[in-house]
Amino acid sequence: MLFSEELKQNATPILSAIEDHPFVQGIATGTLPKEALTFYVGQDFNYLNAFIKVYAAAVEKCRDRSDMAIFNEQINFILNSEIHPHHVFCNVAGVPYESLQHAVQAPMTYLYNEHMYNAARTGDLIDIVAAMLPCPWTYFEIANKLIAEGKNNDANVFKDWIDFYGSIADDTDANLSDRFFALIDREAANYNAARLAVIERRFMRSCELEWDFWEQAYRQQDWQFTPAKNLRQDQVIQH
Ligand SMILES: Cc1ncc(C[n+]2csc(CCO)c2C)c(N)n1
Repeated sequence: MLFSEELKQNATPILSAIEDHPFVQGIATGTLPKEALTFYVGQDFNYLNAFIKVYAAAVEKCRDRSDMAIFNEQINFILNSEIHPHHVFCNVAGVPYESLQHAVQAPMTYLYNEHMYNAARTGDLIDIVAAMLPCPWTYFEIANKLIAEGKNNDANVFKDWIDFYGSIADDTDANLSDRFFALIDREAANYNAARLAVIERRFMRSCELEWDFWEQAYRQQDWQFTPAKNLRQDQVIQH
């Protein structure tokens, strides 16, 4: 079995839990509390800033320009296109996007960002891609399931969000997760079983952190004694 197939197979229960999560179900039905949407966007803006930096770290580990081009392209995609789904949530919530761009990391955002930075700091290219892959993979799976179920109908306020992450919109890179899985299979040939187990755990943890990220926003889970939302903008030191 290809290593990528093993990863997908082992992560299937987590993917199902994500698809069943009340936040994702709220996207399906077009009903989500304003507080969940704004918490998500604030944290996701922070998360995507970290994601861009981890892509930059991946460029540093590339051995050829065709790999570099993938990460370069994705940095552009996040900077210029990934703002659309955030706008969809902000419009539904009735909140200006700019007001959500200075959020300090809530606990799960901190954990997810640090998990990716750890792969960049202590791993090879394959470790970084394993930690990053659940992001495009789970969103692509979520959106295509919702499309298959006809949830991207005109009555759904989240139609554009679903189309963006699914295979419908023109400006999305629908095959990104396939390209990353192929890159992982190519690189996996250079590693022994013990090392592949570490790589697999990075992937599985990021899948789990994807579930945590939805849960955190749905329940607006903050630090208990040092809440992120009480910090002033000029006190924000985390990236
Ligand atoms: C927590 C979280 N996970 C996944 C995505 C979706 N996403 C973010 S970047 C990217 C691919 C860009 O290379 C995709 C699909 C998100 N927005 N937030």
